[in-house]
Amino acid sequence: MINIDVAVAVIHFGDQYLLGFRNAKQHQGNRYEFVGGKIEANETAKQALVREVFEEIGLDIAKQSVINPLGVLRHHYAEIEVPSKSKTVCLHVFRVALSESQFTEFAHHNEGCEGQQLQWVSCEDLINNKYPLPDANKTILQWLKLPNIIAITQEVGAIKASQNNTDLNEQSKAKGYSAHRPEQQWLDYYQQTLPEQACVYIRLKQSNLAQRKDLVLALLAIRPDIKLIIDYELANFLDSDTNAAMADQIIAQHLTQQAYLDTEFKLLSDLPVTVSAHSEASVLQANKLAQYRLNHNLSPVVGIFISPVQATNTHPEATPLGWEGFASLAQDSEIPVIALGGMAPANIGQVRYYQGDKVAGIGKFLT
Ligand SMILES: Nc1nc2c([nH]c(=O)n2[C@H]2C[C@H](O)[C@@H](COP(=O)(O)OP(=O)(O)OP(=O)(O)O)O2)c(=O)[nH]1
Repeated sequence: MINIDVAVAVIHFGDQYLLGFRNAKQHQGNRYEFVGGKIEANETAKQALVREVFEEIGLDIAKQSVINPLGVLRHHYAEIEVPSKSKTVCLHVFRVALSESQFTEFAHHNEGCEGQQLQWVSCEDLINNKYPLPDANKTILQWLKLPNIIAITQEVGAIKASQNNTDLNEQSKAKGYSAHRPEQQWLDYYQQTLPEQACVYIRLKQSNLAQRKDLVLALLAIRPDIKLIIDYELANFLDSDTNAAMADQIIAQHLTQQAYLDTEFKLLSDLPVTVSAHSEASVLQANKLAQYRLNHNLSPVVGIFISPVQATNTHPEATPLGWEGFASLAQDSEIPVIALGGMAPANIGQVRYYQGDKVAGIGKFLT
């Protein structure tokens, strides 16, 4: 059995992503690929990444580009006819954001240094599988599908009437909530303040499942543009018809640190998974959960919220990790890292500098 470690560069400039094409003779040939290749002995994954990108497309990403880890995944390619050729690849995947001048210089290249075809494609086409990639890459596309900026809701009781602009929405009223009920205030508040196309983690620990279900369905009815992450208990509680009808809008189910201590923990819904972590032990446990789910062909773990990066009013009791502490946990993660705690959307650059990939928060993520 062959085991190889591969460095993979998800090179992009904004919404444009770079793909190469594997020639027919290569393993997983006649498919598109992210630029990359085998990690040599005595080389770190990042060193291999920089070398491979330079060898394959002549671009020096050590200068100007922002490189941050996306994740690590192991995938077994079985060769039924010649079992000795079966191999397990361990892909060390990095996001490589080009600078504007690199992109301007490189955008017209359509051939790599080895004569291979190169193509820039939109994020939307990429994540909607328009370009056939090696089988292992389906997990990378799921990672990329999770938006980079995530708003998190407050509990129903935390939204005060004064926070609302009391211009009540007719559709919410039609749902049967009285204007003075906290549920209505919560709906009005988020209807008005969530940015367009927002991705929102609905965190409602103090409401029961029936209440959470009503709120989620009512919010989706008045804000069909948004995407939601819901807690796994609610995902289990929604029947499969509701889940299917909402499949475009409910994009992931969330597990708290406590819930995934057992990696074989059964989830009824096949939505992709996000998890939270506050310590090295839980990051390592989340890695195990992610690999277990890959090995068993279950929906992947697509994001890990690591918190609190900085002090926050909503969790005054928690000790902040600080940027260095955050970076050290993020480096251990094999799942794209979402920074949480004292964050604003504008922190995304800093998050990536400190080895995270996405950013989440409560107050500063609203309009
Ligand atoms: N470069 C790259 N390789 C990928 C991707 N996804 C994926 O499963 N792989 C696999 C295919 C290969 O088995 C391995 C990459 O090795 P490579 O590009 O150095 O190797 P190669 O095809 O020349 O390999 P070989 O025939 O010499 O064994 O990783 C991807 O997006 N990019």
